Amino acid sequence: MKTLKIAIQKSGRLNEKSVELLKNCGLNFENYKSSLIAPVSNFPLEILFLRDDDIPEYVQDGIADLGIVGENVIEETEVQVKYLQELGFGKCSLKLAITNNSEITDLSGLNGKSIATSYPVILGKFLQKNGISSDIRTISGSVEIAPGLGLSDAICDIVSTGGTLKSNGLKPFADVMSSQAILIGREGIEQDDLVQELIQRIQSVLDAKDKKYVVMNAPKDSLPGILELLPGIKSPSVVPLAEEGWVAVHTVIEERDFWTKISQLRKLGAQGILVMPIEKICGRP
Ligand SMILES: Nc1ncnc2c1ncn2[C@@H]1O[C@H](COP(=O)(O)OP(=O)(O)OP(=O)(O)O)[C@@H](O)[C@H]1O
Ligand SMILES: O=P(O)(O)OC[C@H]1O[C@H](OP(=O)(O)OP(=O)(O)O)[C@H](O)[C@@H]1O
Ligand SMILES: [Mg+2]
Repeated sequence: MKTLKIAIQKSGRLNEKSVELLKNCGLNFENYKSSLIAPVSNFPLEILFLRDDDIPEYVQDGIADLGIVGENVIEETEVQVKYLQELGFGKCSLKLAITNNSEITDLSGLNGKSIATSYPVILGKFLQKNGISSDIRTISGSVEIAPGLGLSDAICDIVSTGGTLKSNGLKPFADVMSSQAILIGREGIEQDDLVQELIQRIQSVLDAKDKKYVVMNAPKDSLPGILELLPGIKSPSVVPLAEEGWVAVHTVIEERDFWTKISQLRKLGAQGILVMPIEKICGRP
């Protein structure tokens, strides 16, 4: 039987969440990074631990069948790979930023100025699209210190909380792209049965994220109001209780709706409301 290979980041921002996702898919493997390759004992899969910059090309060239990497890195490497699934972590933006005291007020102010970045391809395309001609200075890291050192007038780098910009006396100025971790595959690999199974497992973990299983007892009379509040995945299950005139309602709600819905349910007479985490939701309609 053939064995698939998936490349994930060896260490850094995406490593922990990538490992967690694969483990939540029921895959058993040792996270022993020193060997850089870990066999999965209960699925025909090997995990390769790589620098994130190398992952898109490894996948394009078929050295790995699949990879988990930031959209920013995929776009920068300009590879031909298939986007199989957005993974919802590693969310960040690529932004242009200028010093707090900069005289630049709009994009055209970047004409003739220098911009330091680790993303020359993405930035180059963005500037061209906007008809701006700047001097792109490519550096491999610590981009935020470039203006302070007199290396550039502006920067283009990854921003999440904005803390790094702030502590280097910079302010965001324009959005270049937003990014998150993506499951990519080499062209055509999505037809493979094992890949389809893995994608389904990943989707069932992602679908369960941010959702709760809720069970409550309620007077039968308040059911119409309760059902209106709780659409559920298809519709809630309603089970009669031994006590006449009462039912148990089972359903799934979004974590973000939790507190508002619970207080409304209580007003409708719901009691003994149990809220439980969900590990996986399988069988997308
Ligand atoms: N502050 C952040 N918040 C959220 N996601 C981020 C943040 N910084 C980076 N990312 C995402 O995580 C990816 C990996 O970031 P990291 O800083 O670990 O990269 P790296 O230093 O290039 O790692 P490597 O050693 O693998 O080359 C980035 O390409 C981006 O998609
Ligand atoms: O907006 P913030 O929340 O401050 O995040 C942005 C910073 O995060 C990333 O660096 P990271 O901390 O991963 O270090 P690295 O550049 O050395 O990889 C990125 O390169 C920014 O510098
Ligand atoms: Mg890197």
